[in-house]
Amino acid sequence: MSFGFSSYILSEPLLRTDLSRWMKLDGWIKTGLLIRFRVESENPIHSQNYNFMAYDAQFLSTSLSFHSLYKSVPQGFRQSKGLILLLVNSRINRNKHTGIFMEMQGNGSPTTSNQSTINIPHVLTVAGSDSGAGAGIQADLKACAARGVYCSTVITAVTAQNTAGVQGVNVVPEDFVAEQMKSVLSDMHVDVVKTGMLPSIGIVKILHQHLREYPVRALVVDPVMVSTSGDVLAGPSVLAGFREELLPMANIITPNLKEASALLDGVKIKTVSDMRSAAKLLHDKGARNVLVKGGDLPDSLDAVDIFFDGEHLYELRSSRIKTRNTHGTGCTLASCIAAELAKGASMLEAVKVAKCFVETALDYSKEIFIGNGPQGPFDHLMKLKSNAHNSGRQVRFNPSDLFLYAVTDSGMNRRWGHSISDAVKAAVQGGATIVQLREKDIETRDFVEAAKSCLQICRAHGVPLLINDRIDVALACDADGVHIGQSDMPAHTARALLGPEKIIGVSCKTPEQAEQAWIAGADYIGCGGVYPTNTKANNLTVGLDGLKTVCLASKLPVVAIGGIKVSNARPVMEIGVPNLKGVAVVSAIFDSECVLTETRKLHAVLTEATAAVK
Ligand SMILES: Nc1ncnc2c1ncn2[C@@H]1O[C@H](COP(=O)(O)OP(=O)(O)O)[C@@H](O)[C@H]1O
Ligand SMILES: Cc1ncc(COP(=O)(O)O)c(N)n1
Repeated sequence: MSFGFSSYILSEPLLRTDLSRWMKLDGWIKTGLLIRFRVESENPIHSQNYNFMAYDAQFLSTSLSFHSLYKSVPQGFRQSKGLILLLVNSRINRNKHTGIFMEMQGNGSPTTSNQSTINIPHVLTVAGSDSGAGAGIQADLKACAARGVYCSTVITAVTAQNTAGVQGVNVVPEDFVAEQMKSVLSDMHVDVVKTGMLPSIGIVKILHQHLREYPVRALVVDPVMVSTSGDVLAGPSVLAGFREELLPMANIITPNLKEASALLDGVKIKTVSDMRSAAKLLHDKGARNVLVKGGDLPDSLDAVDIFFDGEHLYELRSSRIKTRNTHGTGCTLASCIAAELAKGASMLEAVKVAKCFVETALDYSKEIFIGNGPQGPFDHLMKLKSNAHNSGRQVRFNPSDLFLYAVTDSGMNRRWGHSISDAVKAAVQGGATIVQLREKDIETRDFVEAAKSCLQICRAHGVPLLINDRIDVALACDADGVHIGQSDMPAHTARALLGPEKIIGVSCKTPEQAEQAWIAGADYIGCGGVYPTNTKANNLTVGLDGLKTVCLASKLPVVAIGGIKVSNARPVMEIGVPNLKGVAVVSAIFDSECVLTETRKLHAVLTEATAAVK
């Protein structure tokens, strides 16, 4: 994308949609973003730089990112006159960048406070770096991000590590670990500290001292000693440090079987019953809560962990995901516990959420392939990305898809004895280029089921499937998008819920509504009723003139709707406005015995009319 400047009025919906539209065009939404912007005010004291990280824009979804971006501008500025320069860099393609000036309008003067007052939950992880990014600091950062918590880092060691094992360890000098800790703890409000690889007794002591000097709400100790690949990450001397310095301070300790055994002088832990005893013994050694993790429990069908809070023993079970991608489960689990505690959860709640998160993340990424070694990393954000990855639709909305738009009607299908999916199949086979399920009197469960089977049919023909009004149904079946009316959910809210990839169409009767739809981030508008119709009660007819007026004003592609049939479709296409892309029909094709034949007839008429206009 070349350098380009546009002028925008900084209002929340505008900021969301215009930028998300612009991002979508460039395809950068897939790459991650670093955004810097500057507020320039007449009063130099109020001019400031701001950084905004959307390191994984797909995860945050553009609209949410820009919502936060908007929120990070101090309120006084939002209403004041000034300029924002926004620079967006693509992570993948750093030298591509663009600038946008946003003019802020309003009559308020800038407030003197330019400090954000929102405290967000904060976890500090004190751990080692894993170059393969499956475990260690990198897993902690991703887990906290996935759980919506800020994460700062003190790096204790740098490991050369991949899916085959640990090739090297470079321990960070103790005084420099201390310096990192001081930098973070003296400046930032940390809620919870989580520890991972602590490679020397000296580092354990430094941590202990700093926690005394800067007390935090909770300490989560993952007593990392040996990596899953069998490489030693903390030698036996550290054991004493864990026992004497950290266990008594820890709100929870999360050893795996080997680590629990090492902390208990080599006691054998081979069964769930052994895990129960180990949890109690570790509690006796001073940890307030103990979670003995059973990822490595032999012959176990479930993934079983034992949680002991000093009073009750809980056996926490989840399904054991069959995957090679389990590198970093321990680090992730402990970070998630820390994140939930930082948000204010109770210990049991935090542990349950964390376990569920690990199971879900493993399940979603069970088939990903990263690295050639025996144990791959998983992807903490895969659940959020999965729609984009799994979606059968490869390309974004193409306005020419609006050519013959088939909109279902349950009454008509009932009258002719057609199931929704049979009717949709016939329409698609007859040449429909996009389908909308408009089912007003159907149970939600039946709607989702019907939508899923229609989606299969549409995907097989490369035809997008939209859902009328029901964002929940569209999400539940992963439809390609929605069509909404003026009294349905606002389009910008639908966009925030559906993310940048889905298609959104909005019914509009006036140029003003068309403008609003564009601002809100819609992809197309439907305009009508072009002719009088009985399909929709109390529907104002705009006529061919009204249609033309809206088409000329609309920045979005338009599909004409309302009373259009084989006999009157031609004049619609002949109004000859380039952004009129096609017609949407209900009764013309569905109020008939043979949907396929009627769709074919209409397709032929539209093809002829379009050729004549060209
Ligand atoms: N294949 C799996 N499916 C589901 N959960 C798993 C699987 N493997 C490990 N877990 C869970 O991941 C968490 C970390 O356990 P574990 O792998 O034993 O820790 P570590 O990585 O420290 O060795 C535990 O909650 C455990 O039950
Ligand atoms: C830097 C670092 N910290 C922790 C672990 C443990 O993770 P796992 O038990 O999954 O190997 C690791 N391998 N590397």
